Amino acid sequence: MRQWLQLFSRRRAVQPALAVAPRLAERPSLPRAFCTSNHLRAQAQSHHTPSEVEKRIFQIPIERYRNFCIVAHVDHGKSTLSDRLLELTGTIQAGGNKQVLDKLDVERERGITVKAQTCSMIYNYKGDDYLLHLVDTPGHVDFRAEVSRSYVSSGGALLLVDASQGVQAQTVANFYLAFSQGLELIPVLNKVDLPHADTARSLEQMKENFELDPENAILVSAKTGLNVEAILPKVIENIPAPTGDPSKPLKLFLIDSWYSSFKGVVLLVRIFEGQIRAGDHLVSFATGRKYTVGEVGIQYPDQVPQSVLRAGQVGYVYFNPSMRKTQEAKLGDTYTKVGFERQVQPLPGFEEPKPMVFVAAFPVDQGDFEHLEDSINQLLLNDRSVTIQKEASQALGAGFRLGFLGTLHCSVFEDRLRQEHGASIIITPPTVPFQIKYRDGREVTITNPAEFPEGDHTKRDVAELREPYVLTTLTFPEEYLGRVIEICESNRGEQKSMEYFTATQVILKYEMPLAQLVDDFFGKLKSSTKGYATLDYEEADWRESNIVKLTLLVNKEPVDAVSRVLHESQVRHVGKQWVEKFKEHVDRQMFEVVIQAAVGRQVIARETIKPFRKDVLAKLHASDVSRRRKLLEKQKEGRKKLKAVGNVVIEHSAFQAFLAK
Ligand SMILES: Nc1nc2c(ncn2[C@@H]2O[C@H](COP(=O)(O)OP(=O)(O)OP(=O)(O)O)[C@@H](O)[C@H]2O)c(=O)[nH]1
Repeated sequence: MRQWLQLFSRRRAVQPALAVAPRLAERPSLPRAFCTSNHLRAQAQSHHTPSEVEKRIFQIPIERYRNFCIVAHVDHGKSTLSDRLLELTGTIQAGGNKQVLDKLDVERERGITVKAQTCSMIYNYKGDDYLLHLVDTPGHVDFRAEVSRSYVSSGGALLLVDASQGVQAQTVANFYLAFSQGLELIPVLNKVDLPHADTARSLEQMKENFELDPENAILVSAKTGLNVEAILPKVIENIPAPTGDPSKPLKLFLIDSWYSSFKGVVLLVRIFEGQIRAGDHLVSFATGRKYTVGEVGIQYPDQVPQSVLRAGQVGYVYFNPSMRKTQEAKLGDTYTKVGFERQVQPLPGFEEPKPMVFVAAFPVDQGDFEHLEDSINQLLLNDRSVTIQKEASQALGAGFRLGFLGTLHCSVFEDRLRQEHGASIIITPPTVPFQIKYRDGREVTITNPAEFPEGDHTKRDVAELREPYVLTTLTFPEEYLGRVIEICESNRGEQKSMEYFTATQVILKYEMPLAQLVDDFFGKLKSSTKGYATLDYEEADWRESNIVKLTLLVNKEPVDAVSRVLHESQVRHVGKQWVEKFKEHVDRQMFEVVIQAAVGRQVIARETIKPFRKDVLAKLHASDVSRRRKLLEKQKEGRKKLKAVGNVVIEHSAFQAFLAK
């Protein structure tokens, strides 16, 4: 699973639009936090009492605040190192690998960070207390928006590299992102306890790739705690403090929000100027709505209430009465106190990333529609990057079309839906958006095959069809080179460059359609490299393409939930696969069933299911009343699970099996 996830990383060019930070010293520190009501409780508890924490924080001037994050490739040890730092500062009690900041079930199970997490710490250095603010960011680039927001928010970062793996694709990608935002970087080499750790080579790579002096690198084992104490003094000495004036009118920036069933929407905020207390009246620049502050506090790692949050600090805010809808909390919004609107200049917000991978989800039993809707809405409260639209399929009934930032994002959401809500759902394979340029000048982006222009007349109106391309970066051992090139070429890839990272590690860059990438490209790559390849990608552009809509027909009736927009070159292969696979899952009927795959009126592939006669009741003796009744009831129950496509009755499970990967 871990290898699979490693392959499943993705890079998207999501640029934060927060163009504040004219100088590094003035850079806003905007870490992100995330909690769900049920998973909020971190396992470990702080050593310090809340009043002790508040008293100490109150004494710390802004010059002794430090906001930083950890930049690393997937699995290089960010969450483990965060645990050690929290222990070292007495924020949590020592002992075991807790992954305190990985709060979601899916994060703990998969061992990946999905949401950026934040925690304040108090660290005594040379007799003075410092208020540190750490963000553990996700390594997977599907969650790139989280990462960039964390980077924008910090004054510096630990550049963490696993000494047994060296610099990897994500280290490079995340380094450039952090570097471009002017973060002060502190090189840290982790996992030096591993017998196959190659410290010298990793340091050399850090120098070659990032021009970071090996002399400055800190060699640690986050797992055993070896030398971790050397990190925080460097953070204090090298990372600049945030700036801000507590006596100015309040300028509060909304970094993140999540939903608590007890207190409504919780806001994670960074105070740029001024200070905030319970009872203050705030106004949002984005919505104009007014709120009264109910409580303010810090994440330590649980919420610890404070009487005041001051300029330079990052903390949480609840309103009273509470904010009920997460949509009201617009990430990147600025708030000030009522009456000061004219004196405060709002900060530029964040650019929201656009979804690029879409699936449709239907409840197995239509009676569960409302439950599925509730489940999805519950998850959306804490992940607003997912888009949702109602969808109706003739075969599968009412459902939803969901949009995600990437395939991992999609698969994580699906897992969370199943884990947290036990929903039994049918999910269609992922698709990507397509652009249609009409002759009359209209340009439309479609995310649902049902919107694809059909019929010769409509097609005559179309001037151009376009699909999204991505630039992929593949890193793998040299011995798999031939096989990897073969896979890329057969997925309509165009080679852009090939270089050797080390004597045996190849870095290959290919441009390819995103549609190919979401079509189990990772799976194919993984199986042909014994799981050794890593893959990263970023959006390239939209290109003109010969795309068509392939439809599955059952006795001439289209099965809408199965139709797909794809490149002409794939039509025969996919069409043949479809009819063969669908045939396997459809029971015989009283009449002949013809299954076809077609593009418009052109049939690409065909299979036939011979008729079958079975009259169960006829075989029973007339006096066998109770068995007869039982059979009729069973049939009635069974009918609930049936779907009709034209006159053909199909078991729900047939769709499930057909649409399963
Ligand atoms: N031997 C050894 N293992 C480590 C060390 N640090 C972390 N690990 C292990 O490496 C694996 C990944 O660690 P995480 O802390 O989850 O990595 P991460 O970078 O947070 O992962 P993502 O959040 O998914 O990007 C876990 O199994 C850790 O126990 C170390 O110093 N030595």
